Amino acid sequence: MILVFGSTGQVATELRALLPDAEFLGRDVADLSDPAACAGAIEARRPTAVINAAAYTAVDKAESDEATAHAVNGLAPSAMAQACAVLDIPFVHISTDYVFDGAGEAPFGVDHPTAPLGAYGRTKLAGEEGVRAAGSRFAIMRTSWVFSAHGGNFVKTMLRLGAERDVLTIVADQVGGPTPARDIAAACVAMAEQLGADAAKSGTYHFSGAPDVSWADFAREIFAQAGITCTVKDIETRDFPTPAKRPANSRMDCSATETIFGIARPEWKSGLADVLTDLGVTK
Ligand SMILES: NC(=O)C1=CN([C@@H]2O[C@H](COP(=O)(O)OP(=O)(O)OC[C@H]3O[C@@H](n4cnc5c(N)ncnc54)[C@H](OP(=O)(O)O)[C@@H]3O)[C@@H](O)[C@H]2O)C=CC1
Ligand SMILES: Cc1cn([C@H]2C[C@H](O)[C@@H](COP(=O)(O)OP(=O)(O)O[C@H]3O[C@@H](C)C(=O)[C@@H](O)[C@H]3O)O2)c(=O)[nH]c1=O
Ligand SMILES: [Mg+2]
Repeated sequence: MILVFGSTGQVATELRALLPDAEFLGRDVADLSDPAACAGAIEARRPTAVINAAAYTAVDKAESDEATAHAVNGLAPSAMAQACAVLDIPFVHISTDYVFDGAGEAPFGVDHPTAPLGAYGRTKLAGEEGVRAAGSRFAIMRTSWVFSAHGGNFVKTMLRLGAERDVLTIVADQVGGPTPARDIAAACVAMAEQLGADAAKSGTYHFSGAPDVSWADFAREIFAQAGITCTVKDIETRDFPTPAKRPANSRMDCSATETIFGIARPEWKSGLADVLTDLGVTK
């Protein structure tokens, strides 16, 4: 039996569709602000693999609530990884492009030094470090700009705002790969399966949608596909002040994910079309 932490999030919801026999632990059963309880949930169930799809994902809120974010994103995944190491079962953990500082224009390699710009990235990096320290059979999958028909994400924000306004100002100097949650879920399952057969595949991997775009160009494609008439005006990050600083360059080199696991970067435009169909925006 596969055990999934998370129940209502974007990736957890897509995992549920793929894994009807898995057990999903929501916050009511396993609160990630209690890391020992998360480890205990694994020990009690003795699953064949664990996927952690729960996290503190409110990037701006984390700036003023870092202690909670650190428990959820840092300490809980570390405790889960240790419990999985004792059982020698695969642990798939999801991390983020926000562990990088976003300097330059080249895609970040998996071994590029991390240097998070904000609290969310710092806490996610702490989780990565705990998972790597636990060792055994693990994959840390760094992804970016996740979207789906469920939960909160940039696509749903744009559909809401685009219906209300004729013009939107969107940052054009942050570039990355929008990633469909459905493809992340499939990649997590494939990684868990392959890690069960070969612990040597353990490590840190990148998985983001192709091609890389700015948030402004992502918004334009959302409106084009959705048939919404809304002009997107390019702005710079400094014209859109937020509590958390975000990386300008979120491009990630995903080649190891393809060579080691045989998983290619998903094309986000077709993933977007699927999400718009699921939402009933298009047929
Ligand atoms: N969203 C994005 O753009 C990106 C996400 N990621 C990573 O991908 C993974 C999945 O993200 P995504 O599906 O988008 O996340 P969502 O924000 O959609 O969902 C997060 C889930 O975590 C749960 N959660 C939050 N705090 C706790 C807690 N204390 N105890 C138990 N559960 C908790 C939430 O539960 P509840 O519904 O009860 O609040 C929610 O179900 C995360 O590791 C995230 O860091 C990486 C890059 C980009
Ligand atoms: C709504 C809006 C946003 N923006 C900008 C702000 C930001 O730079 C960008 C995206 O906004 P979001 O709030 O979706 O960004 P954010 O929540 O920071 O998204 C991040 O979430 C975490 C969990 C991750 O791990 C990252 O990969 C990334 O997906 O768009 C505008 O420029 N204009 C707007 O009207
Ligand atoms: Mg957000």
